[in-house]
Amino acid sequence: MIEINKVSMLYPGTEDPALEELSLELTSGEFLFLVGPSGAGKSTIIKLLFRETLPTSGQISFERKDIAAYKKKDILEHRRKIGMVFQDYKLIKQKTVFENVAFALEVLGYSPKEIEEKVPEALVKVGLSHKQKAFPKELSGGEQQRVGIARAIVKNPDLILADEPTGNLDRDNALQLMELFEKINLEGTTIVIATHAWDLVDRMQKRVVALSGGKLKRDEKGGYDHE
Ligand SMILES: Nc1ncnc2c1ncn2[C@@H]1O[C@H](COP(=O)(O)OP(=O)(O)OP(=O)(O)O)[C@@H](O)[C@H]1O
Repeated sequence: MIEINKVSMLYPGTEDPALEELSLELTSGEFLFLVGPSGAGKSTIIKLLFRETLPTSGQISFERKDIAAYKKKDILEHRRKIGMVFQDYKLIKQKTVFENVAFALEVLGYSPKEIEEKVPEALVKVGLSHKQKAFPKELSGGEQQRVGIARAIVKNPDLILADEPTGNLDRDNALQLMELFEKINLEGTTIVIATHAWDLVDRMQKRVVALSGGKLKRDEKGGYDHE
């Protein structure tokens, strides 16, 4: 599904590369954790995969297409296939739970009829049907992040990219959220999660890609590796 080939990233005005000749392959249906200390390059990989930014050198292919060669419409098409989940949820305060999830479809041009069908389905999957009329401030952190997940899955994406999704949650909520990601993954969606939550990584026993200073340090199924 994704091939990262010798990708380096040097942000303008910085001396050390955020990523250095990084190569990684990701097969459709995988569940992958990106781990490593602060500044290791995890968020940079997420941004590159969303095609929010382009690498300084190297190539990234998505479904065998070089994403640097995309035209504007290809970029939109690419992002349509990806659901993003953020540490701070990024919900719209003035919109209800239903409206927040619906908004993800409105911007993609879905019809009101499709929206009426798909939003309740997504809310059932995250267990929040009963909160559809609530506003974000009336929800707990865990519930808000589940709205974030409903918003990501409502467009039936091929891939979910999550940057520190449990960063603002307590342990129980964080674990529930990981189990929700696991359920979504079992239904076929590929998942990439950048995280510092070593205890959850240990518990989930998925593929772990460990970075350090922009370089690949380890890539194997298992726990966080506390060396
Ligand atoms: N927009 C930017 N401009 C300049 N430097 C940046 C920018 N974004 C990231 N960097 C630098 O690139 C390196 C990698 O950052 P990145 O955010 O990818 O790391 P990370 O592993 O996600 O860290 P964290 O766990 O703290 O979120 C860091 O040295 C960071 O300072």
